[in-house]
Amino acid sequence: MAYLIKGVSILGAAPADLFLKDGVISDKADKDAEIIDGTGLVALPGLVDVHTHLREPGREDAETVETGSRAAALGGYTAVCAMANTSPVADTAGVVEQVWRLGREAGLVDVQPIGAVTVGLAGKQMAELGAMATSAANVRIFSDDGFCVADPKLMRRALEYVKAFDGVIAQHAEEHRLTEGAQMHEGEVSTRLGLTGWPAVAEEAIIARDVLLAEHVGSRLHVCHVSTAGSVEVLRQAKARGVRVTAEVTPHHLLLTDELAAGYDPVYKVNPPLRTRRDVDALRQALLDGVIDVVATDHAPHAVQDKECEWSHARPGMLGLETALPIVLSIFGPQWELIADRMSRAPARIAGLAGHGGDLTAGSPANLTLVDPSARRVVDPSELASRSRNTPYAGMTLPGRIVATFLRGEATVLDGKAVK
Ligand SMILES: NC(=O)N[C@@H](CC(=O)O)C(=O)O
Repeated sequence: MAYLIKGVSILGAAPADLFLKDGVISDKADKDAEIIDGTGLVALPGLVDVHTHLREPGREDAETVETGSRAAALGGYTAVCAMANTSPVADTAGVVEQVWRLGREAGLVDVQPIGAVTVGLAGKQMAELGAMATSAANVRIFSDDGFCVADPKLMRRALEYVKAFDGVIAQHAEEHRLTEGAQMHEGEVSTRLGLTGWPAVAEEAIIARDVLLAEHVGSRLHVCHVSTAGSVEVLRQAKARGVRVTAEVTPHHLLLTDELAAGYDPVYKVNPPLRTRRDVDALRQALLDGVIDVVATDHAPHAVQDKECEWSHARPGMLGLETALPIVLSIFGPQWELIADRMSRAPARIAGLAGHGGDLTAGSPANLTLVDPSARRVVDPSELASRSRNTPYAGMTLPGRIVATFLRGEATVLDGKAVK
């Protein structure tokens, strides 16, 4: 299939025609090309998410590789990295290959499995990292996300191990001894509500330890869902020293605060918890500065019974894929170079996904998305492609409609609708 996208603005530049043919951006039009009116639209390299929960295998009632892939494509993504906290856990070559194969079958985005660091995410014994790396799934990111790799010796060994194939350990930074029974951010609001708090230092202490370990070993560390101003300072110092550390922030930590817990609506329960306005401001600045490298969704679908219940019993996590770009646009405005870097190029680099995060010049793979920045949309949970409904943005009016997404030149989304 060939496309001619007429009069589209590439990353905010003056309108031009964009040709897609045989899976790549072409420098000339194909006479049989399907024409898309690009007036008023902005073309971005396809977004890449380094942190997505697809729930398959095990919790297909909350999401499947296919429904999550569709949500991703509708959100402008062409690649997502699927977290390992499935059931069974993605801690063997067999499970990561299964997820990878399901992603290929769905064919809506590239699904790149993340492998667990430890067997069963139990934090005791290192998983078969090498077998996962050399499997068909070609795993490069390893994470126990949902749990912290708490044992420093195990963390050190894992960092050493992945160095051989330029892998990266993505850490869920949470000192569990400091978060036992925690329900929300520890601060003024938790005191008022009488809920057990998750202190900022529980995140910051692990990041501080891990950047020192990564420095010692000379290996790559990636920090998942950074949520505090103090974490930003630890990362800033580590980066200034040349430590090989990258970090992500979620759209919800860039927008929402712990005040939202006051209504006890579990849709706002998430791990790490929503923090304070001061933290939100520091995270925004860190993303602008590049101290935080990427926006990652931490798309965490949960079934109704796991979310629509008492706060203390609800699972932590929020949907993210279909709203990430609109949220980022609502905060930062049309800073297309920033958005392309933090949501496509940098995540593609971290995940080692060649072919994604490109520059939309002739010859490069046609992985891209078209956005209408002037359109606004009210978030309606019933319209989401995700199998779950736990979006914290229901009823909010957000800018930026994703009009089309192309994976290797094939449309996965057209006119704002999934093609399959
Ligand atoms: N981020 C979340 O709130 N939830 C994650 C795992 C986790 O990090 O707790 C999930 O898998 O649901």
